[in-house]
Amino acid sequence: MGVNVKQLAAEKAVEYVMDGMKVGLGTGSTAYWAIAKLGERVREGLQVTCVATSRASEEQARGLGIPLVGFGEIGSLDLTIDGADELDGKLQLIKGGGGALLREKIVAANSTRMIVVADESKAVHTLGKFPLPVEIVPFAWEWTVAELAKLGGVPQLRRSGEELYLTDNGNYIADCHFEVITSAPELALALQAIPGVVEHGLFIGIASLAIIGRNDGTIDILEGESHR
Ligand SMILES: O=C[C@H](O)[C@H](O)[C@H](O)COP(=O)(O)O
Repeated sequence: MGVNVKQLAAEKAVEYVMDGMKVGLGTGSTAYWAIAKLGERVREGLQVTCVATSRASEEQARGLGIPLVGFGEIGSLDLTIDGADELDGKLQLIKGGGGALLREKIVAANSTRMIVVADESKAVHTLGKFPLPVEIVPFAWEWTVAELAKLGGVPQLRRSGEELYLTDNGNYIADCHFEVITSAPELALALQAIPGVVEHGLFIGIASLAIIGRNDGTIDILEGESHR
């Protein structure tokens, strides 16, 4: 049986969780394994208080008996562990493939440390092959999508079967196909300037460490240039 590289990376990240910490729980198939491992440690007596970044992660954590609070009850966190759709050598990330980017960014930006966990397929030289998720309000979405198109990526409104996909916050996602993002900070500024954009999936200067699981069963740990 092959190694589960997502699990490998996620479980390594959980070693950074110490007793008494306030922890942000990410979303997705890699973060899933971090929550599962944290559940094990909680069963063994680890004391933590956690905030979930999606309904799915909240349900998983609740089922494992992990103590959860609303973000407003604590306001800041010691550590967030989350996955990514792409990460580069500066630990700039694309996130939001699972639609949870807004809550993920709020939680990660308010954490002293964010550890990103991923399998080696997510590590890229230049961001952009993975379509950049942008959360937009449903009001006047046609206009917002047209503005997004002016930035050079090809936006496509995300669907869920016949319906438009709705985030946990009741918004739409436009997946913007750039192929190559030459400057993530410049693109981030341009996206933020469009009325109707709630948040975008570029995480810049937020991740402080990346734990990457390799197919041969080894792990790479990269330090980032987090501003915190
Ligand atoms: O919205 C979803 C999140 O940003 C995920 O962390 C990201 O899509 C990576 O997910 P996965 O670990 O399933 O590839």
